[in-house]
Amino acid sequence: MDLVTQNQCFGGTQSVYRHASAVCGVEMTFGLYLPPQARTRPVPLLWYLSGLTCTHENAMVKAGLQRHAAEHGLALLFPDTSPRGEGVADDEAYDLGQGAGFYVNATQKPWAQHYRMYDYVVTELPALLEAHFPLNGVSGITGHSMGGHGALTIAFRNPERFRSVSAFAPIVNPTRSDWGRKQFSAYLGDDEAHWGKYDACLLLSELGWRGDILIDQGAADQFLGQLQPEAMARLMAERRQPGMLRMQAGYDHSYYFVASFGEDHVRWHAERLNAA
Ligand SMILES: N[C@@H](CCC(=O)N[C@@H](CS)C(=O)NCC(=O)O)C(=O)O
Repeated sequence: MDLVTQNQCFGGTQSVYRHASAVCGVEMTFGLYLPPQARTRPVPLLWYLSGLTCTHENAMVKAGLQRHAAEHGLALLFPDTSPRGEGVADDEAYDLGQGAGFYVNATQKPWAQHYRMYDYVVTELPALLEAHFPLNGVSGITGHSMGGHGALTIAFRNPERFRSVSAFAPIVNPTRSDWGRKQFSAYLGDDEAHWGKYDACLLLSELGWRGDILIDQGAADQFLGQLQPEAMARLMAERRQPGMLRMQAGYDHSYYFVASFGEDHVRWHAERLNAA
């Protein structure tokens, strides 16, 4: 693993690392923030999965989460959103291919060779992080948009790995959305029977979630038609699922929205991850 950059930040360190990923078959880059508390003890980790067109860098530089993580003693992880490179399949559309991995394991050509973001996040990265950094093995997960979809689906399927889950403007029902149907058809094939394990609403119906859920959604989000928060709201009400889905008046889909509610999310995860 190579250290690419390292900067002091709110008394901790914001680093960027590059490593050879066996799962994705290419070099992958991630950002890791270690709070000041990590100098004296292992700390919990909050994963942040980013949305369409993002690299590891967008949230790291725009969401302003480090200040809150330093206050609460949480590490932050910012993975990339897809494999990248010249030898990696891509598409000219912004919502397919590089920058748009959708946190699935692709099964279809030409994607299957490298697009294995589900296994990368669930299996490969946790092992790498636990081996190299002062983390105490307790993790929560959040994300924005496509990354909110990743956070919800990965948490629901891996409750033993993630104790807490939240999301900013997540795609909650991708099997019924233009942000989902196109990509699942490309990555997973046209048989929709293989899509459900990557759909937060279908997974919550099937598996439930033992904790509570925090979702913030801008009421002026330009992508509400694709995000469909009403599907998750209906389901949470039907299932009497503990949690909060907050429609935030006036906020759009941008990182100004994420930054505005980042403090709430970090505190919310810290309360659950720091609990004995
Ligand atoms: N660029 C796309 C939208 C992509 C987009 O809004 N991406 C969000 C996540 S879904 C994002 O975080 N973009 C990067 C940024 O704002 O830094 C479009 O023109 O329709």
